[in-house]
Amino acid sequence: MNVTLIGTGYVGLVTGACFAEMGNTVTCVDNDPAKIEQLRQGVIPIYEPGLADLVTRNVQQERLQFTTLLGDAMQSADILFLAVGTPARPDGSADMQFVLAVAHEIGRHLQRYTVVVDKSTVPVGTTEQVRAAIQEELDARQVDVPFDVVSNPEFLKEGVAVNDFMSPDRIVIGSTSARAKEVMAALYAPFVRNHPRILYMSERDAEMTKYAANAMLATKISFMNEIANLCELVDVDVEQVRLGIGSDARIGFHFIYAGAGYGGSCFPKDVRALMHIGAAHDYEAGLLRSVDARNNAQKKILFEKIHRHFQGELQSRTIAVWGLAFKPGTDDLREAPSRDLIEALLAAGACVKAFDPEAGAAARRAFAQDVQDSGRLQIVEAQYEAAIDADALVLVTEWKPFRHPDFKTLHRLMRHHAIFDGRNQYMPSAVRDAGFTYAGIGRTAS
Ligand SMILES: NC(=O)c1ccc[n+]([C@@H]2O[C@H](COP(=O)([O-])OP(=O)(O)OC[C@H]3O[C@@H](n4cnc5c(N)ncnc54)[C@H](O)[C@@H]3O)[C@@H](O)[C@H]2O)c1
Ligand SMILES: O=c1ccn([C@@H]2O[C@H](COP(=O)(O)OP(=O)(O)O[C@H]3O[C@H](CO)[C@@H](O)[C@H](O)[C@H]3O)[C@@H](O)[C@H]2O)c(=O)[nH]1
Repeated sequence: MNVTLIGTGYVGLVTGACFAEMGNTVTCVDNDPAKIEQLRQGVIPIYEPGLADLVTRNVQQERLQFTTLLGDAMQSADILFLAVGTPARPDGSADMQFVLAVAHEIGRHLQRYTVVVDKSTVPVGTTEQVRAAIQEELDARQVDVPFDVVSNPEFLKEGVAVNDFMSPDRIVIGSTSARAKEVMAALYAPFVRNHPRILYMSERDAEMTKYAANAMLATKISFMNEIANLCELVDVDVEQVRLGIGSDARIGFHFIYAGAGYGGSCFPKDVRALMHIGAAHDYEAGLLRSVDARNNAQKKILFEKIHRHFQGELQSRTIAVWGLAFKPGTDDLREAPSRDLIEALLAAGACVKAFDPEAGAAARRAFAQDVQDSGRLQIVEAQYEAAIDADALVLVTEWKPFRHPDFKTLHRLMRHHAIFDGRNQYMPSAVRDAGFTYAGIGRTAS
């Protein structure tokens, strides 16, 4: 099939590369000419394990190409996927301007029957708005071209996106059109050969399913963070509690890791978008508001622990930070807890030396130039370099090389010996035996 992806970001590029790998002819479109030029030169703009090889191979085999020209790409497309951003507006609602701009552009170029698929995460009713926007342009052109609009939300996780896309738990297809469902079933057939995992539902059901999935996962995390904070008050280790409750099949082990809060481009924005949908219908989504509030407070917890440890005196302190990306396996810093921590440390007068295996360059772009010029934030090139002369080490993102550090080397390099473990990766007793003070999230005091 000829597939066109509109929006070549985390979702669009992974989706395009995976469809190409299954033998389809794929064109990825983006209105950012610099991004398209990079991709044409073989430079992958994001770090996502396995993606570079997949893109290179499919480009070489002429199944994958890149362009800024949607009209040209649409000439041969059987299916068009919208994978543009739906960022939060200041009031928390999802900003639909990119989705609707693309819908109008599609309407201006549509020539023959095409299935238009929304893969972006969007409020309930967007599929109908996309259909109306395309029809408006067709009416303006005074042409009658048949098309269908389908909701097909994406559930991949960054850091394991290729694997998630290739082996999905389920594929949600929101459509009432038999013709569109047939096209979608054929496209996804190679991904569900071993057992049927396509769920058909209405467009609106599909749109809500995506928000509900993210809100449920975010709720599990905020719940566990709440329990962790209660554990600390009564000298209980949340890691034992996690094992104890996770082994109940009704609860399960996934997404119950307490930590420094959830980040990324999805959970924070999607929880707020769902709250906003409630507000627009005079419904106060109090549970979701608490999930969001707990997460905002949780992102401050590491700073509060460090501040307390140094009795409020951070001006002469250097803090080493391991991990900048919002999770391991990505260079994405959107809503990353590291940013809240570093901003608070710098505001309190501390110096920060940070290291991330993949997000260093993105972090240099993310932190304002004056912050970097101040010399109080250094983003260093090596894991142990961050610890030299540091007063404390903070683990924010649990990349594998951080999980089993050489505590002896750390002890030798650091001038004061405190470890703050924002992802509960270390055995408190092992860290203490190595001569450090230890503070995790929801761990016992001794
Ligand atoms: N990142 C994830 O892990 C993930 C997973 C599932 C769903 N989603 C959802 O998928 C959507 C895309 O997310 P993302 O993280 O890939 O976003 P992104 O910001 O990485 O990429 C969006 C791309 O769209 C391009 N774009 C914007 N307007 C355009 C236009 N008019 N024509 C062509 N290109 C245009 C931008 O230049 C950008 O490259 C969002 O709705 C998000 O909530 C994201
Ligand atoms: O037990 C846990 C699990 C995750 N996290 C944090 O939660 C955030 C999000 O992690 P994850 O869900 O693994 O990554 P995302 O790429 O944001 O993926 C989520 O958001 C995507 C975009 O909508 C969805 O497609 C995915 O299904 C959904 O998991 C990260 O900051 C993690 O550190 C925790 O704190 N505790």
